[in-house]
Amino acid sequence: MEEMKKGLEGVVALDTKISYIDGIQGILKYRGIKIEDLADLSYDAVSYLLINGKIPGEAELSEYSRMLKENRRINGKQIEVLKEFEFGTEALDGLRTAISCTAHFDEENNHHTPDANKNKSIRLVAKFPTIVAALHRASFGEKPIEPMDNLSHGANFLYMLSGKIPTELEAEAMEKDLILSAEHELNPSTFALRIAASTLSDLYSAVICGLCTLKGPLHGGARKGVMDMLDEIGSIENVRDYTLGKLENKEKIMGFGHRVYKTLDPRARIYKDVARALAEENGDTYWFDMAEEIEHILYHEFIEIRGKPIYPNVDFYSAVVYKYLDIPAELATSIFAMGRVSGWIAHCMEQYSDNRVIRPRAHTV
Ligand SMILES: CC(=O)SCCNC(=O)CCNC(=O)[C@H](O)C(C)(C)COP(=O)(O)OP(=O)(O)OC[C@H]1O[C@@H](n2cnc3c(N)ncnc32)[C@H](O)[C@@H]1OP(=O)(O)O
Ligand SMILES: O=C([O-])CC(=O)C(=O)O
Repeated sequence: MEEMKKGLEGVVALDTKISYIDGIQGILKYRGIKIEDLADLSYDAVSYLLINGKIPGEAELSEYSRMLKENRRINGKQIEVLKEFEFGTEALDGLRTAISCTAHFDEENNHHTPDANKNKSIRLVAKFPTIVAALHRASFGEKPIEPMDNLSHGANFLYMLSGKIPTELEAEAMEKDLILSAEHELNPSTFALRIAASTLSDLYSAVICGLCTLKGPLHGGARKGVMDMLDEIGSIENVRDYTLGKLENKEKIMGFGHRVYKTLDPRARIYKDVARALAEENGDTYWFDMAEEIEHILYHEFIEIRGKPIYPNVDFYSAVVYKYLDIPAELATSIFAMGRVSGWIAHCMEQYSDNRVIRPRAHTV
């Protein structure tokens, strides 16, 4: 049997057309297009690109957006169920159950035809933000806010969360967040989802596998970890002691390091610009300055201790963006999932289209 690679590091498990990462040079492409060239598009366009394999033409985009808007609403029965959920520090627990519940209300849940999968994928992308916002409001006894059809995917989410129409910059920030979170090759949640899909399980079940795997603090849960860390540090003067203490105790600092990137994650650079712009618009650079100080100290201390630097990953400056958008930490993983669902669906379809059950071996000891 072949040598065991702990954590499957460096193991190539499948072919994909969906995304490409060069971890040495810090390059990320969705469907052959650099992330820097996608960040200014709409989430609808990027979702279409990921799932359908090409940038939509004007008519295709307008039809796709129309279908997403038409499917944003959730039914009254489902709202009643959501009200029963209680979650404390992690909204994803509620989201996981709510998506499972959405499957029960979807007549095509166990239909596996390409048309049924297409319909389900539109419903999933469209309803994720409505469910996340409704769950959040239900957690403090508030009714859900009806989606507003003239707002983009991201802006409508912010509106459904708070009832306020976001500023242009806030709307742009949310849209970029969903785009930057949408896809990342064979990350842990996507791999888990592809394993589920490889057994020919249905789209909802595969997405729930992705959600469950995204939750962990070493993956998507790190975004909440960063938000909690910023609160815990409390002031820029405490950054040095906090980070050095963590390194001395050999504890992980959330939002840093990556299995594939050995340089700055290209998404982190874009998020940093978005966080800076929001800080300036808010006239309050407190969170941004603290984050930059953490980045600076860790970079230099890591070189000192280990002879190589460590860089922020996608979860670091996204957490700062959420701070400026007034998003509570317990929603961070669910919002990550709102973006990632398009990538997950694309991978599910790719797996179905050329399937072989994923079943590696273990080395028995
Ligand atoms: C969306 C995403 O999933 S992005 C990643 C989000 N996760 C985080 O931000 C959590 C913090 N980071 C980590 O735990 C890791 O860097 C991971 C999980 C992202 C990558 O893990 P791996 O490739 O397995 O690297 P591994 O954890 O073995 O790290 C290698 C070494 O660097 C250290 N290291 C890695 N990341 C960090 C960190 N964030 N803080 C402190 N030390 C770190 C490890 O302790 C380890 O040290 P060792 O060789 O003495 O054991
Ligand atoms: O690729 C990974 O391992 C984690 C990651 O950055 C992501 O899922 O966006």
